This record gives sequence, structure tokens and C-alpha cells, in this order.
Amino acid sequence: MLHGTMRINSKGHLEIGGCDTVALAKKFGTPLYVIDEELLRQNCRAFYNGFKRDYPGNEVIYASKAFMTMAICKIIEEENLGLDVVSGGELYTALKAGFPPEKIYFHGNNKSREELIMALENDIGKIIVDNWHELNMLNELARKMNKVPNIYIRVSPGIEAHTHQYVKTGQIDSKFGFPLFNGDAMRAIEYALTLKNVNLVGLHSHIGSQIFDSYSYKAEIEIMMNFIKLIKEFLGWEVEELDLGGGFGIAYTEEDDPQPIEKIAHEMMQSVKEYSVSLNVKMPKIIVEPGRSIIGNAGTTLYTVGAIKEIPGIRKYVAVDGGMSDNIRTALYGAKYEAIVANKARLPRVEKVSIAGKLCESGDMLIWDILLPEIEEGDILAVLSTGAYNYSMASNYNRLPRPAAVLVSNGQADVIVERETYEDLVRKDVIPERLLSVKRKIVNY
Ligand SMILES: Cc1ncc(COP(=O)(O)O)c(C=O)c1O
Ligand SMILES: N[C@@H](CCCC[NH3+])C(=O)O
Repeated sequence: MLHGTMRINSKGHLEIGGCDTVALAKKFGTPLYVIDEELLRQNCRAFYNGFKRDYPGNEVIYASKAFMTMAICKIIEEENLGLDVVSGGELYTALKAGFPPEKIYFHGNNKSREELIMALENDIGKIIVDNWHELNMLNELARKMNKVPNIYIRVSPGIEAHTHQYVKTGQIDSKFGFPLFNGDAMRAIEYALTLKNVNLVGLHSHIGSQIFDSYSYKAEIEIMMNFIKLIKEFLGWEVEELDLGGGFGIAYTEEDDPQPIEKIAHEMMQSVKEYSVSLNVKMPKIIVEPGRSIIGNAGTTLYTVGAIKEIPGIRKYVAVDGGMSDNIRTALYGAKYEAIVANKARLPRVEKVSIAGKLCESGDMLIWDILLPEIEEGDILAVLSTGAYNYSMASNYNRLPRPAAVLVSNGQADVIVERETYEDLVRKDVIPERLLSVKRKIVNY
């Protein structure tokens, strides 16, 4: 269960990046996202080594939707990866962090005019075009701005990946991309090749998220490589770059058993090579877009235990000072997590409890049924592998301020996101002039 730089120190406390997590909770407050910098970098290197070291044309681009801050952009840049953004906000964050624009790839199924203009103004690396509306709008905007952006066409390959329904994306009935099965993808490519203000350089597909079976990726490669052959035959165009998306699964609990990234990369690259030989098409440069598998296991959330409610013979609820506002994944996907009582990390796990959040929803649960040491108010609970899609999907529901995030390494903890304050919560509220006197007018029903 302990991974990355996690260890149990002489006080019996959980330590991450050489920092005692109980001390972190005290210093920075809870809930607190703790990011293990060394593990994050190791994950980046595993992808780099697997997909890029032996294939210099390939790219690994971090899907920043998983966890995006300016400090993370700096690490990704330093680790020689590119960046996948899906909104003006993510693009803005990357640019503000000084991320090289040419290494930014812009995704999204409904990019706005303003977002596309921002991408064009900043000459970002690739725009992944999702639909007809975007293709025409982009070409027109680029014409007016005298630009010729590099684009990929997003293909919906029609694959049912074995994962939760909400995180599948490649199936036929999907809002993303040009369907392959009805000829739309081919027509879009044919059309894009005639447009003067876009430079079509490749194809993109993505089959979903938290995928373990390499079979799904191999199926994706088979479909895309066959499609590349068809494109060559029908349109005489050779696809230079093939983006296979992200989705590599990670271990949240012992039930999950992901393969090492280097192994997956090797199998995928072998498969691409084999198809390029057997189908007689040029070997495309391969791009992958991992999000969760870069940041997921590098994140841990620390909470303080508050109310404990036991319903004899039924369940013991242990409530913490956060919940679905900082981790919506249990409520949304039925996600499962492991946890450690950080200040009792060496004690035996003796009782089964369920970890509840503090928000006003019965579904606001973080973990159903977990064995923990005897737990009391004030204990610090560490929920593991919360790096991906926790902070980035956090909300202010119930007007809870969003937690801080710290980057830990070699005994040093640096804040990379400050904790929101109550003042932050009302910063954008406006009371219209006509309501300003309300407190003096008591309404009488
Ligand atoms: C197009 C695209 N690329 C990359 C990702 C990253 O996925 P993951 O975090 O599962 O690697 C996603 C999310 O599923 C996505 O939609
Ligand atoms: N947000 C999802 C995955 C979707 C990824 C983005 N396409 C999760 O937490 O698992």
C-alpha cells in the first residue's frame, strides 16, 4: 500500500517525501493535498523511457486536466513532456507558467471562438479538431489571423474499453470526435486536406480512462493503423502522427493490478511497428496523453477526523473535514480508495468503518467499508492516490473553501496552491444596489 517515497517514521507516522504527514497537517491545515514530487517525476520518466527515449519523434503529453497548477507545469516542462489542455483556463495556466507553446496540444469537443483565437495568437503546437463546426471555425479564424495551425483530426474509433461508463470515450455513441464507422472521419480528413489555413499532420483517438487491459489499446492501434492504410489508399495522404490518447490505469486499491508503463509502451510500440509493416504504411510518430498515471498515485489527501457515528450492527461512520468537494470520484464513479491513519500508521487494523465527508449529501462518502486502527476524533486520515481528478474536479459545494496543495520532496514542503479562504468565497459575489438596504426592511409575511 505504501508507494513512492511513503514510509512510516520512528514516531509511527506516515511520511511522504521525507515530511511527517501529521506535521504537514498541523502546519498547513486539512484537508490538504500532498504531492510526492519524486514519484511524480518517476512516473514522467517511465513514460518518457517507454515511449520517447527510443523513438525521438514520439511525444508524451501530460493530460493536465488530471491536476493542473503552474508548479506542475514547471515539473512537466523540466521532465521534457508536452502538455494537453482542454480549455482556455488550462491553456492560460500553462502559458502563464511559461510552458513552451509549441509543446501544448489543445483538446475539447466544444472549443469556443475565443479559445481558438487564444490558441492561434500563441502559436500552440497542435489543435485537436473534434467536429465539423470547429474545423470550419478554426480555418476561418486562422485565415483572418494569417495563421496555419497544425491540427489532428479526432477520430471516434468505436471501441468499448473496459472501464466505468462515464469515463469511456471511444465507443460509437460518444460526444467526442468524428465517427469512423459512418465515414465521417474519412470525410473530415479529405475536407481538412483541402483547407488552406489548417495543416493536417495527424490523427487522434482516445478510448477512455482507468484502462488496464492492453487488449483495448491493441484494438485501438489495429483500428487506427487500418484506417491509416485506408486513408493512404483513398486520399493518397500518409499520416505522420498518431495520438493514441491516455487512459492508463493506476492502482487505487489492491484489486487493481496495472502493468508497468515501460511494458505497456513496449507492447504498444511493437504493435504499431507490426501493423506498419504488415499494412505497408509509414510508421507514424506516436503521441500518448497520460494524466492519471502521471499524477494519480503521487497525490495523497490528509483529513482530520471529526464526528464518529456508530449504528450498532450496521455501520460506523467516521466523518472527516472534507468530502465530495475535494474528491467527487467516490460519489460520481463509485471509486475505491485505500487510507492510512497517519498518526497510527503502524497500529493493527482492527475495525471496519466508512469514511464520510462533511457535505450535506448522503452520497458524500469517500470510502465505504475500510479496515482501520481504532479511530478517534483528531486523528489524521491519509487517503491515497488522490492526485488525479480530485483537486481538478474540486468544488465549493456547501461553500467549503478548496484545500491547499503542497509539493513534498527531501523533507521540504512547498505550497503550490494556497488554501481558499472564506473571503475568497465571497470575492465574486455582488449584491445589487437595490438589495443593499434589505437588512433594514424586515419582510412581513
Ligand atoms: C482526450 C483525452 N486525453 C487524455 C486523457 C487522460 O486520461 P487519463 O487521465 O486517464 O490518462 C483524457 C481523459 O480521459 C482524454 O479525454
Ligand atoms: N475524471 C475522470 C476521468 C475522465 C478523464 C477525462 N477524460 C476520473 O476521475 O476518473
